[in-house]
Amino acid sequence: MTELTLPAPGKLNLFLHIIGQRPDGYHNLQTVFQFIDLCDSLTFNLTAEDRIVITPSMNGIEIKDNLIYKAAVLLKPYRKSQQGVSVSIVKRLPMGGGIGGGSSDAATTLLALNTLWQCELSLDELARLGASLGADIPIFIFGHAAFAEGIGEKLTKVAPKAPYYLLLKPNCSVPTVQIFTDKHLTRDTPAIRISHALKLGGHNDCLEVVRRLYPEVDEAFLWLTQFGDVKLTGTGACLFLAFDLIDDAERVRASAPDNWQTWVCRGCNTSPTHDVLNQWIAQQPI
Ligand SMILES: C[C@@](CO)(OP(=O)(O)O)[C@H](O)COP(=O)(O)OP(=O)(O)OC[C@H]1O[C@@H](n2ccc(N)nc2=O)[C@H](O)[C@@H]1O
Ligand SMILES: Nc1ncnc2c1ncn2[C@@H]1O[C@H](COP(=O)(O)OP(=O)(O)O)[C@@H](O)[C@H]1O
Repeated sequence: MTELTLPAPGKLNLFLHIIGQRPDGYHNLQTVFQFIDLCDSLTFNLTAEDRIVITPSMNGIEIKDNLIYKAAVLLKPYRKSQQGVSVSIVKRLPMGGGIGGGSSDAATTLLALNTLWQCELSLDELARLGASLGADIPIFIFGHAAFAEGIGEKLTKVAPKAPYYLLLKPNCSVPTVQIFTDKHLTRDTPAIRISHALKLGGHNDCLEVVRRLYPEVDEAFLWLTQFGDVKLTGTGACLFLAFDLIDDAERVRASAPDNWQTWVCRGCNTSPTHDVLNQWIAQQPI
């Protein structure tokens, strides 16, 4: 039986500028995406029966709402056979954290099934399919750290410094839509050039709104500020802080109050999904 296990990494928005709003309500962004080596793990097994099965079930998510299921359904018309798939998942990425776990699971599913079902779609075609499920999916299909524009689909490769990060999730989840519909959100940050972004970075326009709506984020932000330049990823709730040395990151982590989930991870400019998939493809008999 054909089995493929792939990681689905989280992402950080090193900064996130909102430069306008489209007539359909979506916001035009400028952001730099970088992956982290904190990953979900997805194992795919093809099945004779034409069904999509996901185990274990995820807290509060019906199978038809699971982005893994939705991604598999999107690819079905391109299959070369009528085989189904069984997906087992080890979930490590917190939900509603702004690190894109659901989007990454969906992108990993598209990449895995494109290979296992021999759909032969290009990365651009997969990214377009993925974008119909979520604005964050194309970056995980692209597979390289990127300066992103539009709603996150216009991607230009970049290679920012890849430090260690202390990642902290306050005791709350932030729905993306709540932040994007807040009337206090700054939506008119002037557009910058990529060279400016790489040299000077930027800020996150969602930070002030998220701190005001979620006192848990505000409290964690103020605590972390004593150790450096704290950033919010996406629309939150996760905060992160960069360190050159892993020991320094671990020291701050060890002093964090127990009610916050914390991780020390490393920034990656290439996606671990693509690294592992390419190795797997290279090992298959011709
Ligand atoms: C803000 C970002 C930055 O990376 O990340 P997260 O904090 O969600 O991880 C993303 O653009 C989020 O992408 P994603 O989480 O896939 O969002 P989607 O499901 O496409 O959209 C959820 C809702 O957010 C709003 N939305 C999303 C993206 C965008 N550029 N403008 C928007 O206004 C829309 O109201 C949409 O209905
Ligand atoms: N496989 C999945 N993993 C995580 N979340 C999922 C998944 N499928 C659907 N979802 C839904 O997507 C929402 C956003 O998830 P996620 O991408 O992890 O957060 P964020 O967009 O804040 O980074 C979750 O709250 C959940 O309801």
